[in-house]
Amino acid sequence: MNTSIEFEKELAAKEAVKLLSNGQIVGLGSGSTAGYAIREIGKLVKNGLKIRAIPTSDHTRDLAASLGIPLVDINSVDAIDITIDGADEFDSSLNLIKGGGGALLREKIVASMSTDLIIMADSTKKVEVLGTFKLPIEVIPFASNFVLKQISQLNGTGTVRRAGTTEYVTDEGNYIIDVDFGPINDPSSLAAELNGIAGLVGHGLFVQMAKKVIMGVGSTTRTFDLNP
Ligand SMILES: O=C(CO)[C@H](O)[C@H](O)COP(=O)(O)O
Repeated sequence: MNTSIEFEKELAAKEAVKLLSNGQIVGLGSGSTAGYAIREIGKLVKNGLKIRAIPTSDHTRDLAASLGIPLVDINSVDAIDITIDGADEFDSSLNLIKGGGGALLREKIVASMSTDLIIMADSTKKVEVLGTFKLPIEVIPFASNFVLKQISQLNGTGTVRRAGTTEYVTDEGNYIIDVDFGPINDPSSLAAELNGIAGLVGHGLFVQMAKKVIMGVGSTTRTFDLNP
């Protein structure tokens, strides 16, 4: 574990959690940076913060529950006030690649329901052009070979993610294909192409969804706002 990167994640998480207020419905992201935020929220809840949270993965649900953070069923709410989540890459337009931890489908649903999506990142996540990190794509197992072929027609090279000797399976029972598209110069067009593939249920391109990225850098944080 790189301790300075971990410190940047923790700094970004602590800064993001300052945006929460009483009465909000809060989406809780997944991954190590989100973990720092969830532990911080746990402390605030113990000290009286009144929120209800919607987790984006089983792991996040278990962590939040263990810390006494009140949870609410996503299907019982019409909207989410704020979601705080991590990312694998972000560019200067705040487009993201997410899904390194495999939670991209629920993360995108929660983000889509959120008034504000706040991303927390360490300084390694900022890129000029998305695409060094392979784009995670979630597919129903029945369609995995078909989707691999469709992706190759978009000049992507995909590999089904493994967990030891078998395929990695998401919380929704699907597979992940990690795709190398090279530099993604037009995330919006690629997202539209991917959205049209049958059997592909989600992808990690989050185009113009984040309102803010809070990045830890060294011993401080830097905030990037959408259309500042
Ligand atoms: O999208 C995600 C999980 O699906 C994570 O937010 C992303 O992978 C970043 O993870 P970390 O905070 O551990 O660097």
